[in-house]
Parts: sequence; C-alpha cells; structure tokens
Amino acid sequence: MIDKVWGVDRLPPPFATPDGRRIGEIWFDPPPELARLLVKYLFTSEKLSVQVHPSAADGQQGKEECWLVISAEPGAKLAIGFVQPITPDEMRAAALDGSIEGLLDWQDVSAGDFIYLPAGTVHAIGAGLTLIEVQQNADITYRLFDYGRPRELHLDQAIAVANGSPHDPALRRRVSQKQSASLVDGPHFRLDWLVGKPDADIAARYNDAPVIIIPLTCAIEIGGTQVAPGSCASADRLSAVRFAPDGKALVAQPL
Ligand SMILES: O=P(O)(O)OC[C@H]1O[C@](O)(CO)[C@@H](O)[C@@H]1O
Repeated sequence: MIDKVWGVDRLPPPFATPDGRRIGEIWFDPPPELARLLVKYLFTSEKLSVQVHPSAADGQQGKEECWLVISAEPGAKLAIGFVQPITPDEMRAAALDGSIEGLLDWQDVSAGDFIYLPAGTVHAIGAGLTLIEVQQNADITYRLFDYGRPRELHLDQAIAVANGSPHDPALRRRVSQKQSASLVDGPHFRLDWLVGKPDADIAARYNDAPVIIIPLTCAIEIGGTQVAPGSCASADRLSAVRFAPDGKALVAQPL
C-alpha cells in the first residue's frame, strides 16, 4: 500500500485501511515470469498531478498504462490528452502558470469506463475515483503541474516525451456487464475483460503462457486456492484458473 497526498483516508470495501494512513495505491508486485506487468488499484480524494510517462522510443523504460473505472463519485473526471493541439513551448508556459489543467480534455467517467494511454499522453486523474491500472512495470512519472503541492516537477523531461495532441477516442470504451471483450492487444501487453469463463477465442490468444488475473465480483480458484475480489493472482496458464459462471474479472499477459 502506498500513501499519497491525493489518496483516501478510508478505503472502500473489501479493502481495510491501516490506521492513520492516506492510501493512494495498492500495488500487486508480479512474479518474475510476469515482471513486465504491474497491476495497481488507485483511490483518489484529490486530483493527481498533470503528468506524462515516457516510452521505450524515448530511450527510457516505457510506461504505457490503462485504467478500468471501478467506482466513481458523481462528477468524477479523468483528463486525457489536450482538447486542442499544443506546442512544446505552449505546454511549458501552461505548466508554469497552471493553465495546463484547463487545456486537458476532462471527461466525466463512471464504473465500466476503460481508457488506454499510450506513453506520451498527458493526463491527470480526478478526485472521487477507484481505478484498476494495468501498466508496463516502470515507475517513471514526469509531473508538469501539481496544483501548488510541494512535490517535485519534471518539466524538461516531461516536455521532451509529451505528446501535445488530443487522445485518440478509439482508445476508450465501456465494458459490458454481459459479455467478455478484448481491451488491449499489444504492443506491450494484452488485457481482456471476462464475464464468466473465457471463451475459445480468448483461451487461444492467451495460449499456455502465464497470466495475471484480477477477480472483480466473485472469487476465482487457482490450484485449489481461492482468490477474492480486491486481490490479484498469477497462474501458469489461463486454463489453470476456475471462474464463477457470471463473475467479472480481468486477465492480462505481457507480450
Ligand atoms: O505523481 P502523482 O500525482 O503521485 O501520480 C503518480 C501516479 O500516477 C499514475 O501514473 C497514474 O496515472 C500512477 O501509476 C502513479 O503511481
């Protein structure tokens, strides 16, 4: 569990809040065979920084990420990309005077919204949200603006890797309560939304390679061990996991 200035004093069920902590993130460290993927829960009571992550093409460890909204208070928002294209110089000036917040594309979100963020996408997460984040396992965040909070900014690094464009709407969707769906299929990992047992197409794509499973509404079973919602587990292969008939879960695999 990671304390964050923007975290929550009381975690939602099924999580228990340690006394006196303000938890923003729960990380599920992967086993060595899945080391390129990191799963986190994020809990927000304030906005996160306006930030960006680099890609491997920037000569750094890349961090592409995606979010599934688990719960959202009314009016909760995510900011993804810019409303209008912006130059690096304009981005720098807007980060320095704080107007960058208003140049981002803030959108209302609710449970079931899913968004993929290529590295270089300037973004911010609003207050009142619980998200699952699945990401390349790199802890590199360059902050452009932090609402005056006394945390370090990384303007030069951020502007060097940031994309000053709007986010591609094709990278956003809503998951169905009735049907499984492929949410991400490369380049760095695949991620599927599962309703019940994976169908033949999903099973074929995941093949016999190790997977990460995130149960959301019902426990899953791996080798006789129950894994409850709020947790995360790995398995040698997807066929080793038993799913509840209508249970919702996420399955991921590095590529
Ligand atoms: O710099 P902040 O505001 O604490 O945000 C960092 C967090 O933001 C995220 O990149 C989500 O966008 C997390 O993976 C990361 O831990």
